[in-house]
Amino acid sequence: MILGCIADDFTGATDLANTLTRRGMHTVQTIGIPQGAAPEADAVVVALKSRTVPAAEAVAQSLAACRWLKSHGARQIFFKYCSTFDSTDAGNIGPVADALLDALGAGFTIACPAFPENGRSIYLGHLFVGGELLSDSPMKNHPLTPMRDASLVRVLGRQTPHKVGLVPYRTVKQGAPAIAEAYASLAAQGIRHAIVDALEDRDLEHIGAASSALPLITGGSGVAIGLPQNYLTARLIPRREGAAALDKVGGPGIVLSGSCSAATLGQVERFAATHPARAIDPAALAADPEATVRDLLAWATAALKQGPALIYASAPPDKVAAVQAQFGRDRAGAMIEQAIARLAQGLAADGVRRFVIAGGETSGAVVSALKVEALEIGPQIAPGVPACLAHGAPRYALALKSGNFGGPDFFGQALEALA
Ligand SMILES: Nc1ncnc2c1ncn2[C@@H]1O[C@H](COP(=O)(O)OP(=O)(O)O)[C@@H](O)[C@H]1O
Ligand SMILES: O=C(O)[C@@H](O)C(=O)COP(=O)(O)O
Repeated sequence: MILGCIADDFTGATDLANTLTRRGMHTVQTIGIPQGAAPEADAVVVALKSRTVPAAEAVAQSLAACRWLKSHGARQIFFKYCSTFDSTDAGNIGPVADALLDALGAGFTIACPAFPENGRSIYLGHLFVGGELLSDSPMKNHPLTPMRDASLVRVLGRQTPHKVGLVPYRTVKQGAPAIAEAYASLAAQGIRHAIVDALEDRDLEHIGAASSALPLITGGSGVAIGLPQNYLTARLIPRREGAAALDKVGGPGIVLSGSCSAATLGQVERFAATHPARAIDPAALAADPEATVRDLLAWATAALKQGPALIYASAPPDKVAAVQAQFGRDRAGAMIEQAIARLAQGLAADGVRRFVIAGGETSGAVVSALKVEALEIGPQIAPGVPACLAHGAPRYALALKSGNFGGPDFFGQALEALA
């Protein structure tokens, strides 16, 4: 292993693994720290569910993953978080990045969540989603991590006691040597984290080249596009093709959605117009979780005899706010995640092997419940979302979709890609 990655959620992990695979690194995603032998791969992405847990827990899990990756040969560590910088003032991006820097004996890193292909760009430290500032985008209403400040220098500044600086676009556009010089100059001023502007993939390639000597890189999957070339140039990895086709998995396919992101809401509406679909009622779930899950399972078992089906908790911001007011934000989120995870277990026991899961936290709950240990990364279904095949038995085919990724027909496309 050359590159060791720590991802703060499961969809984010497959997003990063997809980028590295497409750029010619053989990449395996593990669900948590592997218990057995390390996978044979150029890059290993350890998927954690640490984005919204208390900061101290996120730090402990990330440090354990870092120790494991280093002890299995990783020369560089990549901390992957969301391209919309999903976090709260309590963390977890700042605390985890600080702890990883300390563990690696390093004093400087970058923070670059840009992902131009999916509309995330950074200019003068401000994160844009499509044509809007992050704080004006639908991310302002995220159920767990509402993002209401687009200045990443400020947002990260609230999560770390250390100085946060900026590598502005006028430097980035000059290319790798100028960017590397900016890193050195910021580090000499005692700045520990630098937000790096990026508008397009070419910028990310320059940033990747400038970051070859950093022990720790932090960001979205976009900033990883420039890294494989560093390892190729240093002859640390062989030249490889992108993703190979995965073994096909037959049988019924289900979509389970716990994401309330704008893209998912459109995908739910589109799929439900032409397929059997059933909403999860949070009030019924709170009143009697056993009976609610049982009813949903019975419905799904019948529906799947006719073809693919959808079960979703996804709801627009006003409905999510009402549910949170009644049950509390974290309790509502956990209750719905657990229900979807138990549905997945029940469906798997009934022979379902193809799962399309919408939502990062939701994917974490489902993949853990299915006791998946590692994922092979296949061809891309939509930018940031690859087809995946679980190692071991049973061989589940999975698409783990970040809330904001995929076009309106994503669910149908994903079921087909996994079939
Ligand atoms: N109707 C709802 N009301 C309140 N919370 C919900 C509802 N539906 C889903 N959730 C919760 O919202 C969170 C969505 O997060 P996640 O799965 O990461 O999606 P995304 O990828 O869009 O961020 C989960 O914790 C989920 O359980
Ligand atoms: O970087 C991204 O946007 C994604 O890879 C990601 O982290 C997904 O998070 P969710 O939107 O919570 O699925």
